[in-house]
Amino acid sequence: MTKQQGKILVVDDDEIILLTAKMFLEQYFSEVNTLNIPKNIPDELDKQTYDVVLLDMNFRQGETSGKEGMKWLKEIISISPETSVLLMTAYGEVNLAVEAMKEGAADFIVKPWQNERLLATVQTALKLSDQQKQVRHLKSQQKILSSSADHQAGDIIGRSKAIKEAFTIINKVAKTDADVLILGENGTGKEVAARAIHRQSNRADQVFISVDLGSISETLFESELFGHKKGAFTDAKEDRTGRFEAASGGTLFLDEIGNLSLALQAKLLTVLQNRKIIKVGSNHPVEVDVRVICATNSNLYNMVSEGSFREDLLYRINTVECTIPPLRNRIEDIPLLTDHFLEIYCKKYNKSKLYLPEGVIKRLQKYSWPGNIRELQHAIERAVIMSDGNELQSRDFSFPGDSPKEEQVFDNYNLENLEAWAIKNAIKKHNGNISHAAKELGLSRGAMYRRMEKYGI
Ligand SMILES: Nc1ncnc2c1ncn2[C@@H]1O[C@H](COP(=O)(O)OP(=O)(O)OP(=O)(O)O)[C@@H](O)[C@H]1O
Repeated sequence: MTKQQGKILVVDDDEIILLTAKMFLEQYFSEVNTLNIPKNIPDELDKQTYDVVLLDMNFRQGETSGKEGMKWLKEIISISPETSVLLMTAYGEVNLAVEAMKEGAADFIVKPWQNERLLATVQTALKLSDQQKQVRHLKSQQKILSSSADHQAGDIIGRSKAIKEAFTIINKVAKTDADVLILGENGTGKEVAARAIHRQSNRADQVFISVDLGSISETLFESELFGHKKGAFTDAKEDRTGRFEAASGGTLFLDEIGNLSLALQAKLLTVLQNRKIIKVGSNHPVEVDVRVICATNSNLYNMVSEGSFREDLLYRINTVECTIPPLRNRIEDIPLLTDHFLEIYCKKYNKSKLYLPEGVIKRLQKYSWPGNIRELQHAIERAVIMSDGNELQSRDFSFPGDSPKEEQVFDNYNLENLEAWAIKNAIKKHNGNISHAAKELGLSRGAMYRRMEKYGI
C-alpha cells in the first residue's frame, strides 16, 4: 500500500498512546513523529513543518481542565498556522473539545479511539492543511502578481534584422528549461523578452514572477526572495512566502542581476545550485521548482574581471545568452512601435486615431533613444496628450538636447524643471543606463523610475 504524503506529530505524556498512534498511523502516512513533553513543541515545529498535530489536552496526572492543551493549541496555531491540530480528549471532555475548536482546532478525537475514525479524522485534517497551504500560496502569488501587473506587456514587436536574431534564440530556448541571461541596455525590452520565453515554455500556464533586484535593499533581500517565518525579525508579523516559492512551477525573472552585492551573489548562487530555499528564521530547506531568467544592462564579463561579479554565478545563469539590441540599432522597428503605442494611448486618453507623418517618423528615427523603447513609449504618450487635431507634429515631441526650453530652465529656477533637466541629462550622459544615472544623482533605481514617470521621461 502506498502511503499518503503527510507529516504527523503526536503529542501526549503517555508513552503507550504515543506508541499505539505511531504504529497505526505509520501504515498510512509518510512520516509520523512523537513528543512526550509539550514544552518541546516550539522547537520541533521550528525544525520542520507538520501537516497535522494530534495534541493531548492534559499533561499531568489527574488534571482534566484542558488548560494546558488549550495553551499549546494556541501556540501551535501561532507558530504554524497551516498545521491542522486535532485534540485528543477523554470521554466526557467533549465540551472542552468544542471550546478548543472555537480556538482553531480542526477536530477532536475521543480516547480510546476507534482506528477507522482516527484514520478518517487525520485524513480530513491533512486535506484541510493542504488546502490552507494552497490558499496561502495563491494569496501570496496574487499579491506579487498584482504588484507587477502594470508592467505586463504584449508580444515583442519588431521585424528588424537585429531583433529577429533575438527572436531566433528566444524561440529555440523557450521550450527547454535552460536558464537564460538576457542582456541589453535599459528599456530595450528585456522583461518583454523574458515573458515571451515564459509564454512559449512548458510552464506557460504557471506564474511568471518578476523581481527587480536593483530596488531590493540588502537587508530585505533574503526575506523578499526566500520568505521569512513569523518573528524572524522585528517587522516579521506573519509568515511570508518569498518570490522563489511563489514562482514554484513557473518562471522567476531576476532583473538587474548586476546590481547584487558579492555577499548576496553568494546566497543566490547557493539557491540556484541546490534549488532549495531556507526561509529567514527557519533552518528547514524547502524545494523549489523554478526556471530562472536573469537580465542586466551591466557587462557581467567586465565585472567578473574587476572582481565585482562572481564568475561561478555568471556561468550558473548564462546557459543561454540573448542580447536585446538598443533601439538606435533597429530604427526600422520605430514605425511599428509607434503604431503600437499610438493605439494604446489614443484609447487610454479617448482620442480618435492619430496619424504620424513620414517626416516626424524620420525625425524619431534620427534621435538616439538612450532610454530605448521605454523612452519612445513615454514620448508617444506625452505627444498624444499634447496633440491637437489628428496628426502628431515634431513639436509634440521634446528631445533632450535639441529643445530651446533646455536653456530656459534656469530662467525661473523652478525646482521641478531643474530636477527633470538633471534626470534627462544624467540619463543621456550614461547612455541610457538608468542605474548609473540614478547613482550619479544619488537616487535609488525605484526613486529614479518614479521621477521619470512623473516627468514623462
Ligand atoms: N518589442 C516591444 N514591443 C512592445 N513594447 C515593448 C517592446 N520592448 C519593450 N517594450 C515596452 O518598453 C518598456 C520597457 O520594456 P522592458 O521593461 O521589458 O525593458 P527592460 O530592458 O527590461 O528595462 P530595464 O532594463 O529598465 O528593466 C515596457 O513598457 C515594454 O512594454
